Amino acid sequence: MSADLLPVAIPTGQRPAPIAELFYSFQGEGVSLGRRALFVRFLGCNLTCGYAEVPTSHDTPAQGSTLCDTEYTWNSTKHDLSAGVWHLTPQEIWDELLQLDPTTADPSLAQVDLIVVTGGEPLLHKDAVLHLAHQARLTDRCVEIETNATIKPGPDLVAAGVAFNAGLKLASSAVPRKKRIKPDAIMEIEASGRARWKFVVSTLDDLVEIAELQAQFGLTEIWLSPEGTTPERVVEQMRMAAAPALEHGWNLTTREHVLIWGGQRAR
Ligand SMILES: Nc1nc2[nH]cc(C(=O)O)c2c(=O)[nH]1
Ligand code: SF4
Ligand SMILES: [Mg+2]
Repeated sequence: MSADLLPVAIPTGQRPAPIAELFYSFQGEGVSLGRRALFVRFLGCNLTCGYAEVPTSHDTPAQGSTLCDTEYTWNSTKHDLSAGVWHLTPQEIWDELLQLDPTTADPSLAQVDLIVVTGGEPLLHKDAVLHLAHQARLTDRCVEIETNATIKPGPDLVAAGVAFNAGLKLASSAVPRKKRIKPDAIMEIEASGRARWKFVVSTLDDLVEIAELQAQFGLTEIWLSPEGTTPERVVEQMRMAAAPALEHGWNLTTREHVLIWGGQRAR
């Protein structure tokens, strides 16, 4: 075999990862609400919010009141996961993100200084996330990882200075507790000192469970996030959650992108 036919070894950190969406918007939830951000949405999730198990057909009924709002990243019974997906190396993801930052075309504009990494579950693609975290740091940008907090991020990612918008799932997701509550991952994320625990609330029972999890794991910073993919539903859930949030010492975010654009994708 001549040298130019030898298979090229791809360095572990540069394996392509499946990307569902790259977009430029406002961070719609949590501590950075309203800040302009560049978003990366990875394909794939290790949970099945709304269902107790992986659905077996497109009409498998949901069993939980908190349904995943991005089923197109993992539910192959309802969506063609290969449609519109890109397989990009971590460096290619970074290059595409920079193209979305308007300062690239017009340096007189302020740089977008926040990268939001989401999914699916982005920590299933740790090498890619770590590369983005390093590139972000080199360019003075912050990174927020929207994770379900079931996978340990590992020391490299913690040392890279990222923040975790850690969305622990509750019984209302229908996912069995032993799949959605992973004590080792929760403790590692809390110990990073950059965890914001974000709970999607759809019922008053959710609030009881949040208080129990807070006490069990010593969660320091809690955010309630209203369940809903319409502005009306988001406002209704915020009204339900507001008084209990103030009473328990919890923060309450809205979902700004839903208020502006409803349930549209890549917003
Ligand atoms: N604008 C906007 N903000 C977001 N914050 C977290 C998001 C997510 O889907 O994880 C999200 C999203 O999908 N859009
Ligand atoms: S963890 Fe997030 S992406 Fe995964 S199923 Fe639940 S809501 Fe959907
Ligand atoms: Mg979302």
